[in-house]
Formats: sequence, C-alpha cells, structure tokens
Amino acid sequence: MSKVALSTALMEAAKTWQKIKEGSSIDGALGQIKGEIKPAVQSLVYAVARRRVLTQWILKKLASKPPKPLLSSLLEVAFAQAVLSEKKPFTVVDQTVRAVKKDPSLANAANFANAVLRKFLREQEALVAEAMKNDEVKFNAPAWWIKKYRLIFGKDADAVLSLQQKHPPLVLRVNRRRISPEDYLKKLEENGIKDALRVGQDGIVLFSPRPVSDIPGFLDGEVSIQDAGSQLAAQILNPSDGMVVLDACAAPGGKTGHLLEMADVDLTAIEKDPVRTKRIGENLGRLDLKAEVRVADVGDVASWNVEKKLFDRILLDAPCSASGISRRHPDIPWLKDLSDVKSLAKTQAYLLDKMWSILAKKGRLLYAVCSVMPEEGIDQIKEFAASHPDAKLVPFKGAPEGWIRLSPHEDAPDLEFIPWVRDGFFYALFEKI
Ligand SMILES: C[S@@+](CC[C@H](N)C(=O)[O-])C[C@H]1O[C@@H](n2cnc3c(N)ncnc32)[C@H](O)[C@@H]1O
Repeated sequence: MSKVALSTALMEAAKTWQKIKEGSSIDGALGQIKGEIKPAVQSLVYAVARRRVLTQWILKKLASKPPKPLLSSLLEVAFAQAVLSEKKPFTVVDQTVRAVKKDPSLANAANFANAVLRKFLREQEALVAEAMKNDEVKFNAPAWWIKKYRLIFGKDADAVLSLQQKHPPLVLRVNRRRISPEDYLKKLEENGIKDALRVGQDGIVLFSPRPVSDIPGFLDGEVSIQDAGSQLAAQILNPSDGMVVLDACAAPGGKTGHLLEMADVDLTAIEKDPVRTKRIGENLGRLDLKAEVRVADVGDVASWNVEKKLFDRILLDAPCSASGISRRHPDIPWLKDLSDVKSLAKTQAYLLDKMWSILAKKGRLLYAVCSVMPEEGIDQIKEFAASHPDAKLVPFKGAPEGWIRLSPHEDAPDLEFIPWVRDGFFYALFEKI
C-alpha cells in the first residue's frame, strides 16, 4: 500500500495533466515525476486522459465561468476518478477539496470546488448520458480524428474508435532462443498466472497487468513487452543467419531484439535520439544479444555508413503520427494534426528513398509505421513504387499484395499469423530487383 495521501497524488496528477493539455506527451510529463508517488499519479493521469473530452465537457457544464487552469485540471482529474474508479466518489470529493485547501495558489477556491464536485455527484448519470450523445466525448477524440477514421474505416470506424477507449492488454514476446511460447505458457501457470493466451507466432497476452519485475523470466530475457501487431515487423522481414541487417529507426529497440532473437545476423541499429538510444542497449543487455548501435540521423547515410555497407534486410520503422497506437497512448489524437501527418509523410518518403540506396540487390526492405493514416501507408508506398522501378512488392502471410494495413483490433483468440489482438500498423515489404 502506498503511503502517499490521495489529496497529494490528485494535486500532482493535476499539475501533470496541465502540462499534457499544454502539449507535453503523457510519457514526457510523467517522466518528470519520481519516487513512490509515481504509480498513483500515473494511474490518475491515464484515467483523465481516457476521459479527456468528457471531463472537460462536464466542467464547462457545471462551472459558470472557467476556473484557473490548475483548478480546472484538478477537477477534471477528480471527475475521471468519480466516473471510473473503484474509489468511493465521496472520498474523491473530500480529498480533492483537501488538495485545493493545501495549495496556496488556489486559496478561496475550496467552497467552489466542493460545490461543483457535489453537484457532479448528484447529476452524474444524466450529465454523462447527455455528454455521450456527442461523438467527441464518446470516442474521446477531436473532430478531425473522428472524421478521418470514418473516411478510412467506413462502417467499421465506430467499432475501431470504441476499441481505442478500452484498456489494452499486456502483450509479451517470447524469446525463442530461450524458451518456446508453449513452455512459457506452462511456466506462467506454474507461477499461478492463468489468464494468459497465445497471440500470433511469438506472443502471449496477459490480461492482468503487473509490473515487469513480477513477470516470470522477464529480467532474465525470456520475454519482452511488445504489442502483437508490432511483433509482425521482424516476422515479416524474416531474416536468416549470416545476413547483414539494418534497423533504421531503432529505439527503444523492441524490434532490434526480436530480429536478433530470430537469427544470427550482423545487425546495425541506428537511432537519432541519444537518450532513447540508451534503451536499445538496456534491452539488448537484458536479452544478452549484440548489435552495432549508433546515434545518427539514418538519412544522412554518409555520416554513419562509412564502410558503404549494403544491407540484405532493412527495417524502416519510420517516425509517424502513431495513430494506430492511441489505445495505449490516449494523448496521441491531440499531439498531432493533419498537417503533421503530411509533414511526417514527407520525412518517411525521404527516409525510404535513402534506405533504398543502401539495400543490396535482391535485398528486402520492410516499411513499417504504427499508423492507419493513408498518407503514411498506402499512398506513401504507391508513390515510392512509382518512383523506384527497381522496387517490387513481395507477398507475405496475410498480405497477397505485399502490404497490409492493420486496424487496431481485438477478436476471438486464434493462432493466425495476423494477431487477433493488436494495435494498428501498416507494413509493406519491398524487394530490390
Ligand atoms: C517508431 S519509433 C521506432 C521503434 C523501434 N523500432 C522499436 O521497435 O522499438 C521511431 C524512432 O525513430 C527515431 N528517428 C526518427 N527520425 C530518425 C532519423 N532520421 N534517424 C534515426 N532515427 C530516427 C525516433 O527517435 C524514434 O525513436
């Protein structure tokens, strides 16, 4: 049990939430919080992020004029708790009012906060029902995002948008160098973890979340955390022993590790962010795998490829809008807009062209983005194919045309190559002819 008072955690969460509303990412804002308060703040912040539009709608409805930004954030955090949490709503109200009283910048606001929160508790059912008639509230996304999803997914759009509201399960990738997925499932059972299921080739879904230190074999490198849709990248690229492989945008190294688990390859991992690059080393260290890891702009080929290597396999997991993973990162719909999608598409086209120049003849390049936007997916590869006559799309399991757009998805469990539970991705596999 944490010794941190709920009022303290609520205020810290409100300050963090304020930063996120001002444009920080959830990861960035939470990264600044240290110590034993962090798990509580994290849980409060994710709860309000998953009800961002609803809580702002409620506040607008209940407050005659907009409160100070910090008080607004605190009340939104409290509404999200009262709607969602197992904590008793009156405890949330009492602790929120206590947090207001303790903060000198909110002096005199305690009566107001108390009145707004108690009104919310009295009218909660009707308020939430009314709010849910609004699509932005229902799908917790801005209007442009909903419109785009409806264009992309047609009649399935509302189901995809609804799925993105649900907590994603924890998915593990089994390190086949160390243990088979079947044996790892047995190991979970022996450790009393019974709510686990296979997904895809190497994945296991854990329905009850737990810290990594409580995941059997994690610290010894038997498993890693990686969404099942993301695990497809290494599986589609399917390297074999002896190949020269490039992981072009590598941090934090999830797919780097998977490629190395699959075959004995000579792997170069390039990442431009030095802080994120450290995580590649940590991940490979835990898995006891080796690669040449370098901090560089991968597009500036001359700066890092002094030996003028040509690669047999290239994974270009390009920077993207991340629109396919908003189920895990509920801040994503507000971090980027359509103009960002367009400028990211330009960067992706540039990187594709550069990576193509260092792919060996008969070599294969997998273009990957965790996005469902056509500008970053099908439109991107059509343009690439049109301007690169030596590029041929290669069919792979589940993708007879050599590319696949995977919507975020959760269905009945099966053992197909395309995972039954997954985030959204786009993959296209090219060969140089
Ligand atoms: C989608 S993430 C990669 C995830 C990674 N492949 C994994 O599976 O763990 C994209 C990464 O590309 C990096 N990046 C973006 N532009 C880059 C560039 N020009 N050169 C190298 N890395 C770049 C970003 O910093 C980010 O870490």
